[in-house]
Amino acid sequence: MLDSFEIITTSGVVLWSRSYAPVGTQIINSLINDVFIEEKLQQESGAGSVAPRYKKEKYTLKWKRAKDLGLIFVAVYQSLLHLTWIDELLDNIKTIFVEMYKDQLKQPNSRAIEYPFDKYFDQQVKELESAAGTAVGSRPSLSVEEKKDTLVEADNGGPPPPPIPGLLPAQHHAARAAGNSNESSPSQTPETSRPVTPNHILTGKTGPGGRSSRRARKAANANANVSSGEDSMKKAKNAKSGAKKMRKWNAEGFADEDDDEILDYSAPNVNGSEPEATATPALEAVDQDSWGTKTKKGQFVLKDLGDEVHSILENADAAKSKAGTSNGIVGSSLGAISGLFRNFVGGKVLTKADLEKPLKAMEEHLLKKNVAREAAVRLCDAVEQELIGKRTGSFQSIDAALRSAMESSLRKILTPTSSLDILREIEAVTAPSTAQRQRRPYVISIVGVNGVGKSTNLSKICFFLLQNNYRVLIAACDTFRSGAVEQLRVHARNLKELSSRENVGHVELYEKGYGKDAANVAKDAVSYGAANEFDVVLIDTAGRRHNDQRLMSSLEKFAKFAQPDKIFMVGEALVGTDSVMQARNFNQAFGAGRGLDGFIISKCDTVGDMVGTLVSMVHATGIPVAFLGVGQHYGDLRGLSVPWAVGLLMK
Ligand SMILES: Nc1nc2c(ncn2[C@@H]2O[C@H](COP(=O)(O)OP(=O)(O)OP(=O)(O)O)[C@@H](O)[C@H]2O)c(=O)[nH]1
Repeated sequence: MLDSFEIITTSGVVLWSRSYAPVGTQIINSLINDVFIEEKLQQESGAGSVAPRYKKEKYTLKWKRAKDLGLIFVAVYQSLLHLTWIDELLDNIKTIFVEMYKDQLKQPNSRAIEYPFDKYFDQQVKELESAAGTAVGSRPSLSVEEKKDTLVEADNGGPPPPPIPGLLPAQHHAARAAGNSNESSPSQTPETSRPVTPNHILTGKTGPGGRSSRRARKAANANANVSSGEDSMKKAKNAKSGAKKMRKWNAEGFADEDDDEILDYSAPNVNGSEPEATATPALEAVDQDSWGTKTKKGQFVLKDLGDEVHSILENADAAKSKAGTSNGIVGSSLGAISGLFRNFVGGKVLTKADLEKPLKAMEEHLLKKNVAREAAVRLCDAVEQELIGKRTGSFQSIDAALRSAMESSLRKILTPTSSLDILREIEAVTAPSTAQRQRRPYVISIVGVNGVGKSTNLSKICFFLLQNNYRVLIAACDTFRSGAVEQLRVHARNLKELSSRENVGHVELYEKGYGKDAANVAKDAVSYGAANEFDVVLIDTAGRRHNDQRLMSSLEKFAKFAQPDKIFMVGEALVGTDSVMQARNFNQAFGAGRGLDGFIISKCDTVGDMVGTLVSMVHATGIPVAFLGVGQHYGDLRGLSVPWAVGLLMK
């Protein structure tokens, strides 16, 4: 889903905008500031027609410029999504807008003029979403010339415009006026209520046989042929029976033509009404192999972060050190420890004094890996206790003894003491033979402080469960933050599309808007899930500061009402010292006898080898890590590999 589109001047005046979801003003402001004013960020200039890109918070911004007019066309969407048609949208909108309004834009008061553009824009979005989603790879994309021609074809009584420019008649006049006349006395009001068209142009004819109308007709016919071709292809496909195939995407980002699904989820918008805020974009399929494997029993299990994520993190590392932002850590700080006692080799009985300096260096090393001080100190204390009085092995350096002791401590901490096999647990509750089957679905709730990635990782878990063919109900229980329900609605739509495309599982959203008591909504969602035979209910909750007594205390009621089988807390990999208090406070918030069941450590892809948060949270609570978030796509969820984590921490 596109979140917003703005046409702004290089001095920051918004000439026209379309918003589908609330986007803070700081997002566009940052783009203007960082890229255009201070030029402090290197623009990622795309090759050819690929638009440059800028990322801010959870958004990706792509833009095109009309330099001679001092305009910037900016599309804003969530980085989580792959919108394959944004570059084309930017190109088309730039062409159409400039063509329509170039004369007004050159006037001295151009900043104060209104630019009625909504319908043109909506038509383009609808067309491009539809083209990408319905696999019309062969739909002829009009050249810039053709687009211009169809704009001036308006008033000649010719055929209706082809779908790509898709302009309403009054707006064609406006376009023509903008392109052909210097007069400015308006006489006709387009539906958007702003008069922009000079009178005589409205009646001016180029004649039905004119060059522009011929071109427009040709384009219209071409499109008509495509749709009839599609129809017959669909009919042929419908006649065939057989299993639904996974949608494939070609190199240009269009869905493979050999596909019979229509993925146009945008509102028809025939009356020029606002498209639904939740219109689903064309989504890229996620290759199962990239994030999990199928077991012999047919279960889809997540990959853990072994070699694959190593490479993600190494890339992040490489990028960081290239940008000189690796927090000053160059190479491994363990080298310093080695240096301190390289001379002691074999058979040495270790004393407190021997270990003092090396352990200090080890503590520093752990801090640099983002382990909270409290955890680092305790770990070193425990290792000290273990090593004092021990004799190093023959030919074993103190370095090796310390490393080995610390590695085994870390391994012990990170290895869960009980199984966290969610799929097995869900299976146990949902198997048809289970008596509990009648009772309720398996309930997972996600908690955490604001902005850590609760909704995103809930959606990833949902996607994972869908791969296992479960019926999943997402419950929108953040009834507090404006925009939270809409955000989840978009995820639910996307997931629905991906799952129906792959013919796996089923997902629905349970929402009751804002202002309601979250515990009640959660309870009702679980009842709804039970009544409608959902296997799993995933409950999203409002983000809350872990030291906000009032908000934290409501979690007790929440747990009592929703009775979750699992409560997972999302913690950011980059959070640092605060992780300990976050973990403790959330763990204690659900009342006597009820704590957290696991952590989801999000944004692991952003920290390189500084994965110490894993250790801090687990160390503070004894609660295991259930999942790792490693990116902003639905397939970016992994299980924890303890050797991988220990390896990075001891690097
Ligand atoms: N790089 C990266 N970004 C992530 C990951 N998980 C979440 N994010 C991003 O983190 C930002 C916040 O994610 P949300 O899911 O909205 O966070 P939230 O906790 O639900 O936010 P609130 O509801 O406001 O408390 C978004 O930009 C996500 O795309 C991850 O594993 N890696």
